[in-house]
Amino acid sequence: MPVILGSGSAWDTACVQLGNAARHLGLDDGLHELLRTPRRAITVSVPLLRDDGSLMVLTGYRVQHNLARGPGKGGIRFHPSCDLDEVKALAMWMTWKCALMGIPYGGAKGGIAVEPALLSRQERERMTRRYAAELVPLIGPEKDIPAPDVGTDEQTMAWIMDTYSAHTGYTATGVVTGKPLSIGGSAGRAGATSRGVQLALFAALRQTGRDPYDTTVAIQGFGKVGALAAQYLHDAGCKVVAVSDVKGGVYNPQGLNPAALIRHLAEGAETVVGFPGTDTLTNDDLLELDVDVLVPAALEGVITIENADRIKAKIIVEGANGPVTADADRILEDRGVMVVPDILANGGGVAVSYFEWVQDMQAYFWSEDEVNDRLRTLMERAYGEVAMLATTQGVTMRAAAHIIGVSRVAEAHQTRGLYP
Ligand SMILES: NC(=O)c1ccc[n+]([C@@H]2O[C@H](COP(=O)([O-])OP(=O)(O)OC[C@H]3O[C@@H](n4cnc5c(N)ncnc54)[C@H](O)[C@@H]3O)[C@@H](O)[C@H]2O)c1
Repeated sequence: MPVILGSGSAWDTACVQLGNAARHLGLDDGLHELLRTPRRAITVSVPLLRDDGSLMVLTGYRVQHNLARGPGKGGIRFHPSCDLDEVKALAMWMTWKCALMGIPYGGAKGGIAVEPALLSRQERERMTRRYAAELVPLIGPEKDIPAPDVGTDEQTMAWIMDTYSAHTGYTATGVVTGKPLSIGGSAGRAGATSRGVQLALFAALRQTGRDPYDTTVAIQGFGKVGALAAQYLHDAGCKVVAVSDVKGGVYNPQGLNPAALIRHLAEGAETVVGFPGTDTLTNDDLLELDVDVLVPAALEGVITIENADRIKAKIIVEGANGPVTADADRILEDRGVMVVPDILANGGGVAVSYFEWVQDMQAYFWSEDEVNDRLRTLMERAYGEVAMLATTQGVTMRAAAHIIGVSRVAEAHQTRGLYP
């Protein structure tokens, strides 16, 4: 059979994954096209007054991919390579992820093409508020609920919440999730994605009969997701031998101490590179390390047709969204590498975002134990459904996850019917 090579872009990968699920489900061409097409995609200009008095005009995006099952949900990314196609792909993945996790949301995503590290805190605040103001007609607790993603954090969410509330004239805590606790954030949200990654990884170890205490892990990306995933996995007995950030990685075959690395960064270090007692390695080297489990937790498209043959990990748990391109996926499948897909593995973030929104809407807050228990229930249910379908249908975990997510959204469309 001829191999059809995709472009390797996030959008291309997302469309291939949808196409495979649509084919498996026997969806007709019209419904397939409806599921592929973003419901709304908006580009906004974000003029920013720099601290030196100059004016810079940035470009921002928000895509609501699908709203059939509920309000849009998805992060906001500040990164120089952010563009409309990337945001469309990330929004589509959110649609399937929410459906797979059993959360009553559609999928959305947003971002600004900018390097936030080059802006002062005041500049970041002005940029965020202007971007949020442009989105006011589109977002809201019942319309579309942003959250943090690459390059954004709790403070970013606080500025968006405040800007939105100033425009509407009342405090609307439910307009964003991933907020600080002082303004309606949820206990357990900060570590939720990483905790979900740990739960998915442990489920995969159980499924493949591996002992966590005899498992080595490499993690690409030491940000909100990667750093706490490293810590939780270390605390649970795995040996985290390598982690990296945009500047490079560190390696110690005896195991790293993630808590010490997190402290090192909190005390002002700009990168994990150079941490005492470690060897330096590149991000490319990290991906190809001889470890049991690889957790990509940085950006999409890092495992491609170029390096998929050289991946030595037996299990890949996708902390990041879209780290494996569609072509690389086929190579990994042929080589018997188990991939726990993004829409399952990092679904803990949106699960606890949903819990945060539920708490905000009820103005009644839960304990961290309650949040973590409910997170575990959702993750284990979703993992079980995916593993069961993968086994019974003889498909990959990725295919199974997409089949479940896409079928639930397709069913919502068919049940609602088409207006007018
Ligand atoms: N934050 C969440 O709750 C959440 C939820 C689900 C999925 N995700 C996904 O997880 C991934 C990471 O998100 P995050 O919130 O941790 O972002 P973050 O900005 O907190 O951290 C990103 C990390 O990746 C590193 N990085 C950036 N560019 C890189 C490159 N070219 N090569 C190697 N490393 C690079 C950064 O230095 C940093 O360590 C993204 O794919 C995001 O969409 C995040």
